[in-house]
Amino acid sequence: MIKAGIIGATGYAGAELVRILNGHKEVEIVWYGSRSYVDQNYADVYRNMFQIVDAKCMDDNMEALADQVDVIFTATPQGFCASMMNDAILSKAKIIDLSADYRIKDVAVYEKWYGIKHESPQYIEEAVYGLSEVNREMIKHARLLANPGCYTTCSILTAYPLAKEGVIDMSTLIIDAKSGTSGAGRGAKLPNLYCEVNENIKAYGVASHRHTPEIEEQLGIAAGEPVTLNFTPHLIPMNRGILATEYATLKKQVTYEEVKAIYDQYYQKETFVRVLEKGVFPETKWVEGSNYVDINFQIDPRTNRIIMMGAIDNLVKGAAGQAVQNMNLMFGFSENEGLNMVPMFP
Ligand SMILES: NC(=O)C1=CN([C@@H]2O[C@H](COP(=O)(O)OP(=O)(O)OC[C@H]3O[C@@H](n4cnc5c(N)ncnc54)[C@H](OP(=O)(O)O)[C@@H]3O)[C@@H](O)[C@H]2O)C=CC1
Ligand SMILES: CC(=O)N[C@@H](CCC(=O)OP(=O)(O)O)C(=O)O
Repeated sequence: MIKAGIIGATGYAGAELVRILNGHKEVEIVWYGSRSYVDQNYADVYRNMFQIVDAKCMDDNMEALADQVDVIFTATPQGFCASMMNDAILSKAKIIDLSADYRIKDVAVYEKWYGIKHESPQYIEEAVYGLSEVNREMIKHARLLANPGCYTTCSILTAYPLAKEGVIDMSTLIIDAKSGTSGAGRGAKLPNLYCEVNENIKAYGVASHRHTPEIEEQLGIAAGEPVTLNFTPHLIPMNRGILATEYATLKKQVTYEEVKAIYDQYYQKETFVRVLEKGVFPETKWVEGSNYVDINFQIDPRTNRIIMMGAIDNLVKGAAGQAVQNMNLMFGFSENEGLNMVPMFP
């Protein structure tokens, strides 16, 4: 049994960590970190945890927390984890950061896209990018884990096998993605009010969304060449879920069976990646509440393009679920421990 602390346990990603870790055989949560609810009952913040979590919210003192736990999850805004990190913390506990602080290797790129100064760039090199299916071996030995973003997890896993195998022309890749509003967190923001979101679909971050360089970096590593792409996110009126639709020109003529064989080569043995049957395309409802990524593709011979699609639950595989999957790898637990939630429907 290990001890875990969550800083940002009162946010949407943190609350999902609490929900998942409550069903984990090997973990006891000993610290429910918060900024606004210190000393209040956690179950008063999230009533779904009534009679399940009997603990008060603690503060966000990462130094003190590191003395008490084996693993710290930081489900906090960009910049928090980087501002707290030091050698002492890293020597005492493993860190799984759900923010973007250690995802991007070039600090200048991080500072440009996030508009903040990175306060501990000396740890970026050591951090392991926690896309579980891709970096499994490195994750096992990590002490500082950069958990990927929600759009990025969905976008990268959907295109990864074809980028890696050189099937698509990476300079033509366009990613069009839609997310439910929980992706924006629990904090009150005008664009996320009910009247602004309900019965409405809107693009945002057009040609400027901060997940763009993260996707470019990771697909660039896969393709073995620099990648520049268009990524356009949309906010849609639902709580959870991301659907990414990705378009790219094929480098050579390929059949459905050849492409399917490539996806199977990468994902057939993966517990959480489901490549769907021919002609069946991912829907967010079929993964909701679970750690699954559903993927499929369609070749369009008329345009010589391939259309790839992926769906995840942004709070699970896009955040807390993948963070727990990575924790399982880092501590040598069974990779799916605590993550056997069946998708909910409707
Ligand atoms: N929502 C999602 O789908 C995903 C989120 N992420 C990332 O996870 C992190 C958390 O996101 P999310 O849960 O959505 O955000 P929320 O706004 O819902 O929660 C933020 C959490 O951080 C705490 N907090 C706020 N400001 C500070 C601060 N200055 N210092 C310390 N703690 C602070 C809040 O405490 P309190 O409520 O007590 O004030 C709250 O617990 C972010 O980095 C986000 O980018 C990553 C992937 C997906
Ligand atoms: C709907 C919505 O607002 N989504 C968030 C993505 C949240 C996320 O993945 O956070 P990271 O910044 O840690 O990657 C956004 O577009 O900023």
